[in-house]
Amino acid sequence: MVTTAAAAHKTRQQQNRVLIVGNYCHDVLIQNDTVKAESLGGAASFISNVLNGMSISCNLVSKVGEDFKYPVNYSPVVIPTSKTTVFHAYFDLGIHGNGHQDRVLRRVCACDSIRPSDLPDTRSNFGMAVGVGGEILPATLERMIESCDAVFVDIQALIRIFDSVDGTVKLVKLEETGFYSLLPRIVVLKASSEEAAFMDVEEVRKWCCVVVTNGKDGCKVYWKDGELGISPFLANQEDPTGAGDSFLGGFAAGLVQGLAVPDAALLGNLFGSLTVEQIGLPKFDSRLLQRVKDEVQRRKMQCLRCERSDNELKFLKPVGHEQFHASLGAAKITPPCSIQDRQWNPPSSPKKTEQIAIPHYTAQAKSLVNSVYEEPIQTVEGKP
Ligand SMILES: Nc1ncnc2c1ncn2[C@@H]1O[C@H](COP(=O)(O)OP(=O)(O)O)[C@@H](O)[C@H]1O
Ligand SMILES: O=P([O-])([O-])O[C@@H]1[C@@H](O)[C@H](O)[C@@H](O)[C@H](O)[C@@H]1O
Repeated sequence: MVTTAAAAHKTRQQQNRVLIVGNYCHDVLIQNDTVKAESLGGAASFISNVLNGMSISCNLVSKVGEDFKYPVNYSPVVIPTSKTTVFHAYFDLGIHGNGHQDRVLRRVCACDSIRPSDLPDTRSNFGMAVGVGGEILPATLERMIESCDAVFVDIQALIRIFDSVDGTVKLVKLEETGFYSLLPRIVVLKASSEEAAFMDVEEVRKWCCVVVTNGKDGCKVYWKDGELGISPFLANQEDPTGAGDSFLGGFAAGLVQGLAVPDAALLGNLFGSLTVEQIGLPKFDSRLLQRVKDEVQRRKMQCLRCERSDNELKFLKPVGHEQFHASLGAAKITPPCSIQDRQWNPPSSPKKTEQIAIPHYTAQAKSLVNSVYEEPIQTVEGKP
């Protein structure tokens, strides 16, 4: 028999969750007509990899076919009548060149869409709409908005279309999609600089926080009446695949743990930079992860001490932001442990995740970015 206390604990556990929605896929990386690597792909896999690394519990909804060939922490729904989504990524202009602008993506197989009825009945604190192959429908995003306190969206889930002959990924204008009217109800929209050209940032920033990532140059956060650039971390790029996904995973991990937006974006930049240093889905060194978790804890304590309830001061970097950047950078460059010591979370035995206190965002979702700020930042012309 389940006791009331146990039931309450279970409910808390169910509620303190990040819900990731998007299909896993098979990635094939091709250069000069040669297959260079094959890997588990899909934004959902990169994001859950980061959240697991940061010991944040999540729930994942993904669909694959019976041909799905990778072991994963979160079992997908297997659709007997469908094949797993497959992407071919062509890097013929040079993998070390100009980041994603050198990459031509082709969706050569598409698994089923994720429908509202595929989502769990339980509420989640954070929802992440992170499709890659057009699997998220407007109705699915709407259902996520209804059942999550705050929803983060990767624009690639909304604006991709696929050539009917060879599956080449093309982008359409955000305002031409069925998702546009939902934007005022989401909290964060993340786009790469290439994707940002397909939306009117000046318009969308009035409704939600817009984060535009820019490869080795870091990212920029836009809000209604302010914007701020967030410094990158140095990286030796091997493969840009998944950088944007890992960025979003790190950003979400920061917000989930109560960091202010500029600090959370630093965590996003850190995980983006770690991801480009490896081919395919990255394996994070366990000691590096511990150092990053320690820095995040320290930062949380520091910000608690200097917290102000002054909601007028939005979009200002918290005191000590630059120091936090330096500390994370140091955590990254501290010599890694030996290869034998490297810990890859074995997908078949999920790492135990700790329960963390996630702020309740239902009422305050839109004040997510009104945290502790001090340094003034550039504001938009003509705005306060
Ligand atoms: N070469 C790089 N060096 C350091 N950081 C990088 C590099 N490439 C990407 N990143 C980090 O990853 C984030 C996402 O990368 P980006 O290429 O903009 O996204 P996407 O993969 O969606 O195109 C960047 O904002 C940055 O923080
Ligand atoms: O590199 P990135 O843009 O962050 O994200 C990638 C997607 O664009 C791609 O469709 C998918 O096959 C990769 O596994 C990865 O999810």
